[in-house]
Amino acid sequence: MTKTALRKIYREKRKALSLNEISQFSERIFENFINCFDLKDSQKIHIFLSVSKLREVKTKSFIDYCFQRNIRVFVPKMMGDSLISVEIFPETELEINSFGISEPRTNADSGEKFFDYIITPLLYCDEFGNRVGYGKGFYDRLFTQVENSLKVGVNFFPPDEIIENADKHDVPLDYLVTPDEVFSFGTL
Ligand SMILES: Nc1nc2c(c(=O)[nH]1)N(C=O)[C@@H](CNc1ccc(C(=O)N[C@@H](CCC(=O)O)C(=O)O)cc1)CN2
Ligand SMILES: Nc1ncnc2c1ncn2[C@@H]1O[C@H](COP(=O)(O)OP(=O)(O)OP(=O)(O)O)[C@@H](O)[C@H]1O
Repeated sequence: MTKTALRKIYREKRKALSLNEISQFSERIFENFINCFDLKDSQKIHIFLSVSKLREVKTKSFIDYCFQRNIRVFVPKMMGDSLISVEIFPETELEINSFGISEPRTNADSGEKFFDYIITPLLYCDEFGNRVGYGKGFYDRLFTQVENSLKVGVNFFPPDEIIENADKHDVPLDYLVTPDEVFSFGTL
């Protein structure tokens, strides 16, 4: 199927989930993540600040877990067509941008080019690790700017249909974590 078709279907599938399901699935996703990857003190995690209205995988509890465990947390902030990566702390002030996404108030780009994990939002990921997001290519651009970072998608739904029209810009994920399973792609 095409990205456009999959984007539509998986938006609908998300909408059909209750808020309770979203919370429970999100908890299971991060339980699986923690069990599968051996997180260590001082590691760096790049992660999105989830938007509940869009029924995204909830990241707040996991971010709090990282703060407790001394794991460094970086979040994306939109700057034109690109993302900067801002390090956040429990006291960091957030504001909602014009797309309804929470972001740090500060524009202090960490300039980091390596993260131990980049936890990636998506609408759909297929069995090759190709992903469909909101369609602006932000994460594909971010992936070209970082080195050696494990790209880990999170989704409520496992791979099903193949994405037919992945193009040269699309950077596949290394892993996908769902409430039931962790999928590994490629040679990793
Ligand atoms: N929580 C979260 N933060 C994130 C992302 C994400 O998917 N989730 N991103 C992942 O890339 C980046 C932002 N990506 C965006 C991609 C498209 C639009 C956009 O065009 N919004 C339109 C239409 C929305 C729609 O299609 O429903 C709008 O709000 O008018 C906004 C942000 C960075 N931060
Ligand atoms: N590295 C890149 N440099 C320039 N343009 C890019 C790059 N990656 C993607 N694009 C452009 O961005 C647009 C959207 O890409 P795509 O449909 O893959 O988005 P997406 O992966 O669904 O969205 P997102 O990454 O924001 O979640 C396409 O027109 C694509 O050509």
